[in-house]
Amino acid sequence: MTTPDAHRVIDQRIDRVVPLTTPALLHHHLPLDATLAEAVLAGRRAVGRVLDRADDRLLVVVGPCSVHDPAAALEYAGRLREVADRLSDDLLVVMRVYFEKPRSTVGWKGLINDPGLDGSGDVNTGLRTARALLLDVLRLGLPVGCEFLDPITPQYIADTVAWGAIGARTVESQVHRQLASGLSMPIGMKNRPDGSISTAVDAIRAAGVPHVFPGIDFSGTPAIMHTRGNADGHLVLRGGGGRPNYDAESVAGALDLLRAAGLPERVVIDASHANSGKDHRNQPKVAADVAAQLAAGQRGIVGIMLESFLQPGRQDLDPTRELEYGKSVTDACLGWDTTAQVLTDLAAAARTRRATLPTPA
Ligand SMILES: O=C[C@H](O)[C@H](O)COP(=O)(O)O
Ligand SMILES: C=C(OP(=O)(O)O)C(=O)O
Repeated sequence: MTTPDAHRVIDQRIDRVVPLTTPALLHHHLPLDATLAEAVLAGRRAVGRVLDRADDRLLVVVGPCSVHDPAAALEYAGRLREVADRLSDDLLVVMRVYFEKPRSTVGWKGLINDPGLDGSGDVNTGLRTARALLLDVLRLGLPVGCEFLDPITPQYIADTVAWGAIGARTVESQVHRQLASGLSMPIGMKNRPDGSISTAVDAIRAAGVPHVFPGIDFSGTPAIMHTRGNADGHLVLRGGGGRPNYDAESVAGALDLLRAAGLPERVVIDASHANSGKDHRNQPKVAADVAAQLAAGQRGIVGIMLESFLQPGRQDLDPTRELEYGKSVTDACLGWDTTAQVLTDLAAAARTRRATLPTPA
């Protein structure tokens, strides 16, 4: 029992507390069935094999900067599935299905936090909507990738995810490194917004070992989590500090840092964010440079990330205007036609790289 005096000091800046559903209850209503569980496991294994270069395809994490309209995201998934199938000899396509947005200052924090897009913060609906879409995307036959931002959310959705990211703004956070050490899928660590790569390398090392920290268990009960460490951590180069870092020299420098840290020499290039100057029209240029590096035999590049949606560009969330269908409300995205062309070009580059590799004995 708290004392009346305690009530004068606790939660002085909490306006309202609303009960949150539990992971177990959400899974009960939206279960991952045996077929989908197999698909997630197969997706994680496939990503792991590309990261370990046991599979010489290129990992491509592609999809909207954020999901704000599940119907549009599902239409996108349907189109992506067709291209992913067509290019599956050369590309391992994972759809970006991002529900948690880290903000530089303030802004919409994503569909889990605010599914009404109006600041009403109905997290229970957000979690339900997010999980339902994740299952729908899996049913279409695509592996899913997302960023883990809030340390509570993985228990609600992580069973559907084949590839995860710790973002540029949280890669230095002990909380996120601990979280990554216990996540069941490979985790990409973004370089910091100021361009620091060594911070992400430190994150890979930190997440690679066991940790003990407070969390919640599947029933939603506070629990002490003892993790095993995540051996599938890898670096994601997203540019920063006003400079891109996707070029051959930057990639070589990043691989040197990884080698010096005793980590596998592998990077994923994020074609968006500071590598594109947040201008979606630059993403094909980044992808073309990456394709040229692949074609020249660069094996250290194991993947690429593209921000892409049905329509090119972005729009502001404006309560006085109807939103344009299939257009990002966070960072500007490639439109669908350009995306399909970029993927086709990347597949050709992955094929050319294969031809430069020694034939297995
Ligand atoms: O990927 C999305 C954004 O780059 C990220 O959430 C930061 O956005 P902001 O700088 O507009 O807050
Ligand atoms: C926020 C993102 O990226 P970064 O952390 O690199 O800014 C993102 O990929 O949505």
